Amino acid sequence: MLRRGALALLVPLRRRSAMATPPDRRFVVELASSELVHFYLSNDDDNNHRAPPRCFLPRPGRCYSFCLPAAGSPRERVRAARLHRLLQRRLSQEQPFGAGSAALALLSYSPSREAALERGFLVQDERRAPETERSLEELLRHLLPAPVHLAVYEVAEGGEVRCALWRLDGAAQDRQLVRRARVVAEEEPALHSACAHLLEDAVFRSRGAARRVLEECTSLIPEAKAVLDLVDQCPQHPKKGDFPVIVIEGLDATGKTTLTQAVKDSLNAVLLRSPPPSVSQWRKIFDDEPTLIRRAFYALTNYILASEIAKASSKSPVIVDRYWHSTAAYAVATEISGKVQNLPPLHHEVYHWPEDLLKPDVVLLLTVSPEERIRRLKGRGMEKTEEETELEANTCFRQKVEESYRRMENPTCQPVDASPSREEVLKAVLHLVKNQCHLP
Ligand SMILES: Nc1ncnc2c1ncn2[C@@H]1O[C@H](COP(=O)(O)OP(=O)(O)O)[C@@H](O)[C@H]1O
Ligand SMILES: Nc1ccn([C@@H]2O[C@H](COP(=O)(O)OP(=O)(O)O)[C@@H](O)[C@H]2O)c(=O)n1
Repeated sequence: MLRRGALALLVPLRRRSAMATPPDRRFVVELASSELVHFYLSNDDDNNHRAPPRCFLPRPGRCYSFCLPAAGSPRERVRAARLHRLLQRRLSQEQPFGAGSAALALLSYSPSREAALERGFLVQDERRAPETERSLEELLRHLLPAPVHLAVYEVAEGGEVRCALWRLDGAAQDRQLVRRARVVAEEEPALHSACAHLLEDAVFRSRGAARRVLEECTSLIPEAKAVLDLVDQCPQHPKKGDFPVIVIEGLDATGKTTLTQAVKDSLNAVLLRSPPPSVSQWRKIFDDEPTLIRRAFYALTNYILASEIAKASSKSPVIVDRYWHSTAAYAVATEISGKVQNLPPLHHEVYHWPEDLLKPDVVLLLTVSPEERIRRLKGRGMEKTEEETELEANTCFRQKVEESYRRMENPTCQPVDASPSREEVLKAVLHLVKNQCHLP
């Protein structure tokens, strides 16, 4: 079973080299508590006395880890992301390792240089069953390009964590020991290891950047072509009309639908939503894809929405249910594991509005307490998306989305307390809008 927060481990997989993990490779795994554990593999002859990492291995269990090769070009990144997704599914849905085993995603990074981030998995086997290792090897030989590096971890006498790094070649059963190492704790880097890669992998800050990702998907996902066709019909730099454009943001069930409808009626405005109806038929398909593809889709839908905003705002005020800030905030929160403290710092580029996207006049962020939000979610009784179920289950994730919204700049998201009655929230919002926009 693949579950957030299980214990398990990883080792990087290098495509061409038979060499061991470079000494500056570091690993980070997220535990059930949302704590991140950082560690590295220390050569046996290193004379350091660092402690083993916390909560690493169940006793008398065993852990395994592996990584996918790092990808460079958009084409390689699309393929690697889909392969990662496939592995994730196989590890979670098919439960190849039986009861007592669990897996979770793990990152491998280098603190000293801008080496590519490698994504992998940690698999924990509480039972130390020989079938676990056999099934895992089979899966890796089948799905990953050879040679694959597989790390096997055990607790040695005295509480040390030992790792044996194996190289699996193409042929079945062919496996060579690359090295043995001690597993030691590493300090947390100042910036989360995924921060440096957010702009390539999840937060696309131009139409071109998102477009390049979907272009590489057209042979794999036919709907990607349909989305690109729609985007290409939109002007490159649509101009906002003279009427105000007001965006409402917030977590699911904070009252966006209710409020935007009421503002529409009060101001005689046009109500638009992101993603717009012209693409929402493909949403389920892209929601099922890995982050890279899913976020590129949502990024592009904002450009389609922008051309609708441009047209509508020449005739009347426009109220918009979600826009760019949702795309960026959810992308950052999903990519950055662990707690809210791990988010990219204030003023990081991920919080900047894309230069080529039509800007609204005002962006309001609806906030309600977690308890009230869950009450509203239950009251609505609608089926929740996988992401929203995760939000509910994972307070950290919810905090990361909301804090990312709060860090957005130019335009900022102005928080509005949406806990009072519908009428009071509407009144507060109309007051803000009238103060900040010229209404005819
Ligand atoms: N100010 C409010 N007070 C109480 N309930 C509200 C308020 N605003 C919205 N709701 C209710 O909360 C639920 C979620 O609201 P909705 O507008 O659908 O949120 P969103 O569009 O942000 O997901 C709905 O059942 C709605 O009737
Ligand atoms: N502009 C947008 C709109 C939605 N989204 C994604 O869509 C999800 C929320 O959409 P939704 O339709 O469930 O939102 P509600 O309006 O129902 O609250 C978020 O989890 C985001 O992943 C986005 O990335 N960018």
